[in-house]
Amino acid sequence: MEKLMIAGGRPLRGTVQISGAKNSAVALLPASLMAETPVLLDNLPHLSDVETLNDIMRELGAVVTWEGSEDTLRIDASAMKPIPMPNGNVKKLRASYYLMGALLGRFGEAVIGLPGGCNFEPRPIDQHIKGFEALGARVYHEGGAIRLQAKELRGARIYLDVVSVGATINIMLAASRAKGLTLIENAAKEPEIIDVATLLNAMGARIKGAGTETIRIEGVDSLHGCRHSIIPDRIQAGTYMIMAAATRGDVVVDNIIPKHLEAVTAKLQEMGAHIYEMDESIRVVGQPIYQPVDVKALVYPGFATDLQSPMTSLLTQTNGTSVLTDHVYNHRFKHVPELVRMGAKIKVEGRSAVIEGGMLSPAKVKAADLRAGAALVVAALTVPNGGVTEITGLEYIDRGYDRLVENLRKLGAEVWREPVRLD
Ligand SMILES: CC(=O)N[C@H]1[C@@H](OP(=O)(O)OP(=O)(O)OC[C@H]2O[C@@H](n3ccc(=O)[nH]c3=O)[C@H](O)[C@@H]2O)O[C@H](CO)[C@@H](O)[C@@H]1O
Ligand SMILES: C=C(OP(=O)(O)O)C(=O)O
Repeated sequence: MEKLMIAGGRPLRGTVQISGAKNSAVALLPASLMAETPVLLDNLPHLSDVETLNDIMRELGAVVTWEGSEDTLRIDASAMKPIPMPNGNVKKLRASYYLMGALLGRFGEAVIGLPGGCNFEPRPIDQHIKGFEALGARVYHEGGAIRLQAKELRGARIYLDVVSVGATINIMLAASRAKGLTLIENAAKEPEIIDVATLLNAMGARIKGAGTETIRIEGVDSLHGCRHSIIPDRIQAGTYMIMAAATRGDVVVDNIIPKHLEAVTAKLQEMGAHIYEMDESIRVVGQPIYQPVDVKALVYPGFATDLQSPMTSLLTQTNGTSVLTDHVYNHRFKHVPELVRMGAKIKVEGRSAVIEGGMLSPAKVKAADLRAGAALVVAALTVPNGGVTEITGLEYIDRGYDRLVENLRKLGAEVWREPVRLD
């Protein structure tokens, strides 16, 4: 086990290249299992969630190999079987729930353990189940697993009670192989949903409207292989933008789609940071003084809940009081007690954090989930005069930040990993 050591106080300067998106990758990998011939995925991020999914796909009988370029994966699921997976690796990540939609669509059956991953609050999957049932599947809860069975999936009109990224994608996967037309209404509009629809369409599916609140899926009899490049990770990109502002640095965040980051750009500008948008990059120039702002985390195109924790750390750097409210996950505040250990003045009131500006000091802190970990990294980078913060719980951070230490070092940060001594 390792911990992350960060000596703070250095403004980040330079260019950072953003990898493919985790939240796309973890859906595209299960989606590729629906193809009867090989799929090539380019721009895959190097993350523990991706490795875990690769192991699961191999356990299911798919042949998964990295190709010439180290970011391209070949998935040959031609000989795959819907082997029951009630336990094991599926419990390690949230997105293992996409195996339900993928296997149900291709084989008409699946047994998948309830997902693991970051549990910052209860994360139900009732809308996924409602969608599978509407398509004609029988759903059984067996201990900690879900068994799905369908003689034949039939298209249906499904109105989601809550706007859910996971349910939208899972229903899209299963419905791609249902007989007839499926309509998903009140669908999530995140860019990752468009990415999954793009892959499925390249595999022969007929999906229209991804990225809007109504998605139309005409089922097809089979899906085939193709080559697809994963969209850039807007959450990683947003985190580096926040780091650049927090350290009063000057960073070009490159290989991104700036439109995906409009909500972050607008908030950083409102605080006083200078932002320059190019075709595939955004330059953030930090300023000595920041205005407090109010932030509401919402579904896309609103400010992403996955960026609210790192944003909390940035808001400790203003000269006043900010209020950050999470409307997607109302209790996603596990980073707050750790930031308070670093001297932050933050109070959680209902689904809001009230953050008073002030200097942070080094401490030994623990990441309780992925973005809570990102919040601690942002905070540690702001600690003045080389004060060293120790962050444990790296297994969470490794779920979502490709080459974090390498990237931060290139930007001039003093950061390294050290073994945790168990004494
Ligand atoms: C792998 C992945 O892509 N993870 C992302 C995905 O998670 P995930 O897809 O799990 O999140 P959802 O969009 O489904 O959740 C949104 C809200 O709907 C609720 N809900 C969801 C499903 C359901 O069946 N019932 C229900 O009540 C959730 O509790 C939450 O309050 O979107 C979240 C919201 O942008 C992000 O934080 C996660 O990083
Ligand atoms: C919560 C997240 O991921 P997951 O849904 O995979 O746990 C995240 O990426 O911030």
